[in-house]
Amino acid sequence: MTDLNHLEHDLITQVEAAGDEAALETVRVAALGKKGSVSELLKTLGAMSPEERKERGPLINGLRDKVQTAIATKKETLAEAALDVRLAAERVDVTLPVQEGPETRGRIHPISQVIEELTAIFADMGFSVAEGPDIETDYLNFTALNFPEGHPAREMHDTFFLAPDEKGERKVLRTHTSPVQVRTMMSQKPPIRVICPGRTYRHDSDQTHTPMFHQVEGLVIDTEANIAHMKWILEEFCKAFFEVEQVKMRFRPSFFPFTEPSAEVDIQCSRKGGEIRFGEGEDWLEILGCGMVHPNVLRNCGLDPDQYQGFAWGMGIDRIAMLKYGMPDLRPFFEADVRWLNHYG
Ligand SMILES: Cc1ccc(OCc2nc(C(=O)N[C@H]3CCS(=O)(=O)C3)cs2)cc1
Repeated sequence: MTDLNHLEHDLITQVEAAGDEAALETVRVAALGKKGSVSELLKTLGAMSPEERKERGPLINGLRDKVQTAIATKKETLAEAALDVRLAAERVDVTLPVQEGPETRGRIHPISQVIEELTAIFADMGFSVAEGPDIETDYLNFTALNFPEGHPAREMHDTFFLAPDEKGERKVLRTHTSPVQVRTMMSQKPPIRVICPGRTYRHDSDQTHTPMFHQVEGLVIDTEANIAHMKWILEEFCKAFFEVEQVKMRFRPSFFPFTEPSAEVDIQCSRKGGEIRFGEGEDWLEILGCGMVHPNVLRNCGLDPDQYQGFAWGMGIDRIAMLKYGMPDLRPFFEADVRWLNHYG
């Protein structure tokens, strides 16, 4: 075996024997470094005669290429082995039971808790939950709900508009969950008793308004639904939600395009000592809006106003959650701060 074959055999054996990347680097420097055994051989080519260089050149360059390839392959093998060791060491068996402890337990977000609570209260009164898309057509979010063209709510400063769809239909992020009631009236025959919780979006942002907030609206459609039924349902809801035996409510005349007559509803409370308590006191707190469904809306949904009547209401869930939990600011609801969630969860 010639000296080059001997050297190749020795170097490849050393490369194969390298146990980690540091050992492999030592072999690489010893062979291909400035003073490496292969580098020293390459330096001798310069002093050779052309004939000798012609014969030895390809052999020495071939030796260098083989050693470089062997080192590159070994480097890859060692890296994969190191990754396997790390993956085994860091493996988390997600099927194991959670070690109990306050820091590891997940919690239901206060908004989800409130939605569950509202849903249960209305379910006890015969309501089912209806849901719909967050991205709505302009028609279902505004026109079907009797918003005239040019109504300020349609403006960009209030509503998030999206690019029209392939049919040229204008799309919006829904500004209320009312489109869900429209969809329900279009798809099912009365009597209807639904609540529609969900995310809604408006161009608002301050201590008590966030661009995305949660609403729950309700709708009753029947042949004999009237304001007395509406007041009873809302009163029963308030007593159950605010956990009071009796609650005074105040219906203040208001206006919404989709209801006529319309009212904003306050409930009696006391704010002594900075804490809000319900079912007592001389103060009032607005919590929702309501009204008899406008005949135009019934018609837009394919119902005859001479045959069917209905009433509806809407409330901001984040707002009543703040009241119920006594929170001063809405924004922490959406900052996913675990300390905050642990405190209210
Ligand atoms: C088909 C249909 C017909 C009527 C409807 O009326 C839903 C209603 N909403 C309100 C209302 O005051 N809502 C606001 C309360 C606070 S908020 O979250 O800013 C929205 C009054 S009546 C809905 C759907």
